[in-house]
Amino acid sequence: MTQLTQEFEREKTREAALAISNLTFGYPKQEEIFQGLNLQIRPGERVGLIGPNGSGKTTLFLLICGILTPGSGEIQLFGKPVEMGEFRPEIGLVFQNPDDQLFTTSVRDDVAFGPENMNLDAEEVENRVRTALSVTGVEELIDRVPQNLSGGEKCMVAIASVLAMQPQIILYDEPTANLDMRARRRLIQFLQNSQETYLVSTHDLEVILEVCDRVLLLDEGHIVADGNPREVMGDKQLMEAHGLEKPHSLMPHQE
Ligand SMILES: Nc1ncnc2c1ncn2[C@@H]1O[C@H](COP(=O)(O)OP(=O)(O)OP(=O)(O)O)[C@@H](O)[C@H]1O
Repeated sequence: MTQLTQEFEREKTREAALAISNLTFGYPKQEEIFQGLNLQIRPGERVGLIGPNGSGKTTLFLLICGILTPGSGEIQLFGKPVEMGEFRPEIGLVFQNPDDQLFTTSVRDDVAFGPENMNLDAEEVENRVRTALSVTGVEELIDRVPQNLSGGEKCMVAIASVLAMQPQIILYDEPTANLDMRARRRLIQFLQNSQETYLVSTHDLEVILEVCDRVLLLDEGHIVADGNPREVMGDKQLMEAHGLEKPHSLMPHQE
């Protein structure tokens, strides 16, 4: 690499919302999942993450958030390295199962938890709780017990609890799993109007077509395709080679 190319690469990493270089990771006593993964996401990008079961999507999210530590390599958020266990309010993770995110006895307390940990004053915390619940369309649930909510309601409250920290980048892990058609449609509309940079990991490929401008296909820890969702997911051979199906809406009779 020439000096100029190196400087160009460094500049790109500094400007990226997320920059992953040479990432390796394996769970203890298991084969490595990632063996030198590289990825950059620019501010404002809406990226889908697809791949067969066990391809490493959730693991990648946990690494990006500093919940797991890489074997080697580096992950940077907005030019600053991620350190394991460090609280980084600029990133939010919406867990696949909302029950992992909601653990207090009121929706208000769950949504307030993040902002309170950012040492904001009470008025600002209340403002953030109200705004996050309003953006996700579930303001009326503020005094409810999270455990008694429906799956769709829990999902939106879990998203609100992340939005209350006003992250600049959000990772959504299987956000439409367990949602009925109406709740799924509401989530799609929410994502379409959302202002943050985001990554959505999902097996619901139609969602990617509706809410993402870029898609990554992950298999056995490698990004095997990276590009426009219609082009990548419209490639039947590529999709089938990695245990996936071309989405119905991209079938010839649907176009
Ligand atoms: N805590 C853990 N300890 C050991 N192995 C794990 C752990 N979590 C995940 N794995 C393994 O790591 C691999 C990647 O799992 P991961 O959950 O990241 O995949 P995924 O792409 O999110 O899968 P899915 O689409 O099924 O949700 C799998 O082989 C899985 O069995």
